[in-house]
Amino acid sequence: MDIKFQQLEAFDDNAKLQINSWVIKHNQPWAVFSIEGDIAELLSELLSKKLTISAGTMSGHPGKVELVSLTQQQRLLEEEIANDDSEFIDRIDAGSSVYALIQQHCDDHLVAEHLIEELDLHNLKESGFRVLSTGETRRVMLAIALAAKPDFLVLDDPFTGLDIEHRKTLSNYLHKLSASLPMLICFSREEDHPDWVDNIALFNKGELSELMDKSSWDNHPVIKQLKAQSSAHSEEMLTLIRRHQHSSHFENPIFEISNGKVAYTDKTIFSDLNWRINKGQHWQIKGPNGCGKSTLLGLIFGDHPQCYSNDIQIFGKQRGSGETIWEIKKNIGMVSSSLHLQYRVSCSALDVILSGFYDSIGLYQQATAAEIAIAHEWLTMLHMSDVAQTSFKQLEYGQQRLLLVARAIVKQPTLLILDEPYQGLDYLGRRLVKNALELIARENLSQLLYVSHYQADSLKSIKNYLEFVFDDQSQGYITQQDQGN
Ligand SMILES: Nc1ncnc2c1ncn2[C@@H]1O[C@H](COP(=O)(O)OP(=O)(O)OP(=O)(O)O)[C@@H](O)[C@H]1O
Repeated sequence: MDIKFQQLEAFDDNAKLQINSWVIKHNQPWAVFSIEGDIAELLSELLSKKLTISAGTMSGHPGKVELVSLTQQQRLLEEEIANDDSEFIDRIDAGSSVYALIQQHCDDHLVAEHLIEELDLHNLKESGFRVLSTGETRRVMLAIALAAKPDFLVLDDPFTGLDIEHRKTLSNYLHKLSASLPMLICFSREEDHPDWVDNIALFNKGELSELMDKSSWDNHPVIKQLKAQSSAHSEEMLTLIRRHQHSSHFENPIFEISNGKVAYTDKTIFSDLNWRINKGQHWQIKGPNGCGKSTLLGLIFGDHPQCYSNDIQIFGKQRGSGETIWEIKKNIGMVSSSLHLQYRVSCSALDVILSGFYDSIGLYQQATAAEIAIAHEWLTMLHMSDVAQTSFKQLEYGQQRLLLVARAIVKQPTLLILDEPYQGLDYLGRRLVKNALELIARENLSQLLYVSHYQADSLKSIKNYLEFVFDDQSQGYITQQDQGN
């Protein structure tokens, strides 16, 4: 049955949605772009009749609506952490197994097996949800949503975090599914938008501004405007960074790992890793989902348990030679999904940025007047001054991520570690951060260690690549290096 919106205005406690006129036909998937603001959750709530309608109408019955989003993913991970049984089982609790989670939503064994095959989860069936990599987690979230046999699917950036191969196979799978399952797919990247979705709805701050087909969208002036707008903002960001620059000096190497290896009881992730980062070098780390990119960054940052069983030198010190974790962390700024997950405190947006000066999760020290002034400048630049005192937990996932990027950059660390930094950012936010990173790298304001699965995210100033490739002999990953400078 078609769903029709006419002159609709709907709201919840935090946001408002306005749709003048829109018809969603049963077998017609839609791509949804939002220039500013998260739209997927709002649309899903509207379709599930959870928003208050203050004007206009919505006709038709979407039935059971399932949403797959980074916010949902964060919620499930938080639930899994809340159920942590480490104290009782005397080992780290990896959380519910992938298979158990899918089964919880599905009484049909065959459907569960089918989803596991289609979403390439076979080798992860028994893995605990909490230890999965980002891309693995995203595929499991989709499997859980489909296991519930929805009548309508809302997907928020379903390809983000997936490697190139998995993006392709997921696109084919969704294409097949779209013949029988109505779906709205929200994108923050034009390059993710597959050819088989020909209908586009463009939103801005919760208001539907235009409906069009793919060819009109490809030449739409909004894309050009956004690019120009974000470049101007990034210049502002760089001026701010330059103004508060300070420098710390280290001899080579900044970081070195010899014969690096990470293994768990059931598998080796990578081995034979010999890698050195010299002063002034920026690196991009590449490889498929689950190859160990975040694990390696965890070894550098010092929060991976196997960082002491590896031969690591960092900032001139041998790891394990009596240095404190704080001595290391004060020279590193980090953005990653695991940090985002750890940031579960309810401090204000302003305090999140300030916490970057103290490397803390939440703020427990009195910040100086100068630090507070810098943090306010960041909020202004991110257009978030009006939420300065809002609790981090109440903000949209994308706004949270922008704050974490600012938190990492604010103290101008020697090493800036960016593990898929754009996840959850809207179009404008992503371009803003990308341009700023490009400028930081070009001017050597920090050394970048950068992970992204998208070719379009490549930074011109990064000339060094560490790539993980699967090795049949060890049944784990080894690395190749391509050094431009
Ligand atoms: N405690 C653990 N026990 C078993 N396997 C684990 C554990 N912790 C992590 N893993 C596995 O280690 C692998 C590497 O994870 P990592 O997050 O480093 O991958 P990644 O390269 O960053 O992937 P992605 O591109 O999806 O972000 C994953 O397959 C993950 O399931």
